[in-house]
Amino acid sequence: MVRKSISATDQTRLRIEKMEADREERRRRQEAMRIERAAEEKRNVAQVNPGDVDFIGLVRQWREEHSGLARSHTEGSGGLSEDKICVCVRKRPLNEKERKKRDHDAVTCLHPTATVHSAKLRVDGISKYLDHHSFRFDHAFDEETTTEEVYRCTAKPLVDWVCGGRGARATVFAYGQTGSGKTYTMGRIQQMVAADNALSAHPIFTCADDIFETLSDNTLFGDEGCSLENATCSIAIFEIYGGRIQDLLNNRNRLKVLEDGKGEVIISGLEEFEATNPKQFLAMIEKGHTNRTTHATEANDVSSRSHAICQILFRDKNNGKLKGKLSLVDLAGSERGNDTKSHNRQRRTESAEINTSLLALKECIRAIDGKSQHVPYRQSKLTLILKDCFVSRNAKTAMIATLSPGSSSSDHTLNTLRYADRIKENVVGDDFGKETCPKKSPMNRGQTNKSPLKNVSNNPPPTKANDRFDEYDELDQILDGDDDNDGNDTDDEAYRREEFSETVQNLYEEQERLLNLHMNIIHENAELLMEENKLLSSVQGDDYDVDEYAMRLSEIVDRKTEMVENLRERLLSFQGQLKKEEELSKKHSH
Ligand SMILES: Nc1ncnc2c1ncn2[C@@H]1O[C@H](COP(=O)(O)OP(=O)(O)OP(=O)(O)O)[C@@H](O)[C@H]1O
Repeated sequence: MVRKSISATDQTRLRIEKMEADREERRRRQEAMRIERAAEEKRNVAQVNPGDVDFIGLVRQWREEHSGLARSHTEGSGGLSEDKICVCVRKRPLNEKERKKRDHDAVTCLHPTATVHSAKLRVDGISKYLDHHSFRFDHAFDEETTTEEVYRCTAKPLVDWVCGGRGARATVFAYGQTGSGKTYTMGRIQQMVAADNALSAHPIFTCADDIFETLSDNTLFGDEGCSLENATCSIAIFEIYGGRIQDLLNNRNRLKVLEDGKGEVIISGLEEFEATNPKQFLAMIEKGHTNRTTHATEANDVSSRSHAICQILFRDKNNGKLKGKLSLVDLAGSERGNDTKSHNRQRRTESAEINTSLLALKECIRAIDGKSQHVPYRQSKLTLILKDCFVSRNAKTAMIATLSPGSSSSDHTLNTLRYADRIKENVVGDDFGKETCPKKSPMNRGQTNKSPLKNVSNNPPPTKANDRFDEYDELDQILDGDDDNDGNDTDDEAYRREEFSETVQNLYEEQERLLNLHMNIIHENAELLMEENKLLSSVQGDDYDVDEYAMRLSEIVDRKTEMVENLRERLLSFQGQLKKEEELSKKHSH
């Protein structure tokens, strides 16, 4: 057979035809992908998750691959019955604001693991991939978990513990970013009353019912335990805000925290109100939450700027001795510690204080294991008030870290997870969480997994680990106010931060002294004014002693001069402190 040779012209023509066919095929594939993407986007919107369709797809694929790892909350549930501390996370659903911003859901809770999926772009600016950061806790509650379930695993064992009497103490903390659901989980009644059906699902409500149910059964804990026959149940609610402690059930009266000679912490002036049934209990809680200091932020219309502490105290009916105490602590938004460079002094100082207290809280909870010689509870008012929760052998603690699911909150969510992770890593005993933290789990504590699940462009997947979170101790920087996140926190900067925090504490103390003095002077002045009035009336009568009048008036004028001088001196000292804070904050921002 004669092979017909193909001419150079034909070869070129064939190559062109092949290229055209390939191009056509590529176009066809791209068009099919575009249509599929649009349809997927439509489906995502229908499922109220309208963010970046590629990232949503990557997250979905990851979930499908890992869904088998989720366990039931009844398996290895926390360990609060035997252990001193239980650390959990709770993710809330995406909300309307996040959907409007086209934020996608970037957090997965597969009990006991919580994972943040950070959306990344390769240097080519087209290829998308995810970094997965996984952490294991005693419980990881997803957005579908009911509040009853959260309550059952966290606060319920503590209610039983304190009702057991013998001076038992327990504390439940809600920690997390503004708008992540702390108050929802811990008891913001003012929001809950608006949604009737939510009332029964709220932990505080469950807690109220539960407490009285528990108390009404006097067979539960024997003679030493609390029952309605031998114990009273009273409530005190206060907040720590801007260096002040304010009684939320008593006209926001200012309170003082003192440590007596025996090391007992006393909140002087705090009113306790007795409740004899759940209704009274709830009415007080509602009042306390209505009085709390809040303001609107982008993430939350009613963001809490304070740490709110609700104490439920069980006292012996005969002698008033404390049989048990449960503290429910709704902490201020953790990211608020980032505002130390704000132009607004109030924001700045508020931020420095939140910072100091959250760092102190972390250190104190880490010291709960009892092996630590030093519990730094004096570092902040919050930790001083909660001293017995850290130092008492008879105390248990639950921490619920709340998570916003939106991808735009990923950095804050990671900080929250790292904070919670740090708390647990030190305090668990050898046996703790054996069930919940299997050693061979494919997702180990705090693990970062950078493998791309799907490369949505056709570029090769990234191979180089570039996750800056692994490279430095981000948490402390964020909490300490290093909001540029560059990871280069120098000793100098740490020193400056400490200096700023100290200045703010001094400012608050100076302010406290000035306000106290001012208040005392107003009271004394009012009394002197009444006396002057009487003196003047008597000197205008028929029978008067001018010498006595002049002598007393001279004493009054001297006293008033002394008071004004004292006040001026205090005021100057306070103004000096204000100046110092201002100068320091300017130095920091340069
Ligand atoms: N698990 C949840 N399920 C449904 N909605 C939730 C959940 N958690 C929080 N939310 C809603 O999210 C919003 C913010 O919650 P919340 O006020 O509790 O946040 P927060 O963390 O206390 O914020 P802040 O620190 O600013 O006070 C509220 O509207 C709340 O109802």
